[in-house]
Amino acid sequence: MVEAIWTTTEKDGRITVHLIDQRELPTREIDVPCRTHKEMADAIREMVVRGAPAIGISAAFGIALGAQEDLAPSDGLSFSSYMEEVALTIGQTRPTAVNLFWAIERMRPVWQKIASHPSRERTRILFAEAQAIKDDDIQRNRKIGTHGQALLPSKATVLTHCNAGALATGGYGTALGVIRGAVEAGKSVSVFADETRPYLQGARLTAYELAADGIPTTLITDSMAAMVMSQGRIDAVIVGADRIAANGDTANKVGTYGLSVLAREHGIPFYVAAPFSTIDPRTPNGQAIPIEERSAREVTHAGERRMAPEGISVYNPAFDVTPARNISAIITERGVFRPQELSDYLSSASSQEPVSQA
Ligand SMILES: CSC[C@@H](O)[C@@H](O)C(=O)COP(=O)(O)O
Repeated sequence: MVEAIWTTTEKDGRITVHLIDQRELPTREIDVPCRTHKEMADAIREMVVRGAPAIGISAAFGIALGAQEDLAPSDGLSFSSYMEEVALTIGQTRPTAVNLFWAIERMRPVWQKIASHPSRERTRILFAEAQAIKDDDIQRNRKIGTHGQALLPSKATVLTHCNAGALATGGYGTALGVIRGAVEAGKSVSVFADETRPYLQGARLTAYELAADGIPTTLITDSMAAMVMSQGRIDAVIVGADRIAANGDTANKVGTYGLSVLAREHGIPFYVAAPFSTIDPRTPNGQAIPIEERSAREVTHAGERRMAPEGISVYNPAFDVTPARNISAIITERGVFRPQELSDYLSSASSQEPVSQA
């Protein structure tokens, strides 16, 4: 299975974090090496790496890179303030996926605790923590796959949007993890993948991943989803999430909200698959989720080719919010929750995950 993020150790003992350039897939598999936290911040902002859990993992590795840099001060006090600057740079890359802030929040007590350790030791510990976040994400996704597959019949056609697969996570995927879990459980699953305008994560990444796995996949443009639903060809819609608010409202790739309305109209279950690192109990509802707006060029151009007249005004929100009432269930590593059940669970003390705010 394709990997989005991995590390290598150089001869001098320094660690390089590698990203597969997701802007170039599926035609070219290009390795983007990151050696500084600024390189990692740029890679997140420019969407070399994307997908909420993968952004969080990259942020954690970016922090470890910051500690490894020659600029890192040797005394404990200055190290802590330097690391806050590193975290600020990384935290200003993409605003919607809460996993970014969750990962920074998880790394912070680690760098604070080891501030007075020798530099090599600090670097080693912070890279180990980032790697643990990645490994943990894969375990969470496998559990999401196990819980989620039970919701699907033995023969199912699933519609998915964007890419919530191995490329968007540490590995295995969330929405695609459910599909993979169903296939591993012996179910016969086929997929309709929305192309996902304007960035085409569905056409470029989901189609690439599922084809590599040999899972039968049909690519459609986003505007065809209503048609295939009306034809009775879809058993379930499964999507990932960038941030799930305390009331269950969910931000995900723009177009997800529309799919949820269509699914309700056609009586099709609409599932969100996400780890608890994507759930943000500090954001009360969808209206409070910061929505990233991206450049007009993503809409006006297809690659290098201009598709719209010069000077046209463009609105390009990268995400939209699906209200909790349109979500049949949220599939997590801790089990399957209806939105209200998740909301109740979040109010209980046992649910706590370290989540920070944008
Ligand atoms: C498991 S990934 C879930 C979401 O992050 C995914 O569906 C999505 O919206 C990704 O958006 P992107 O802009 O590609 O980072």
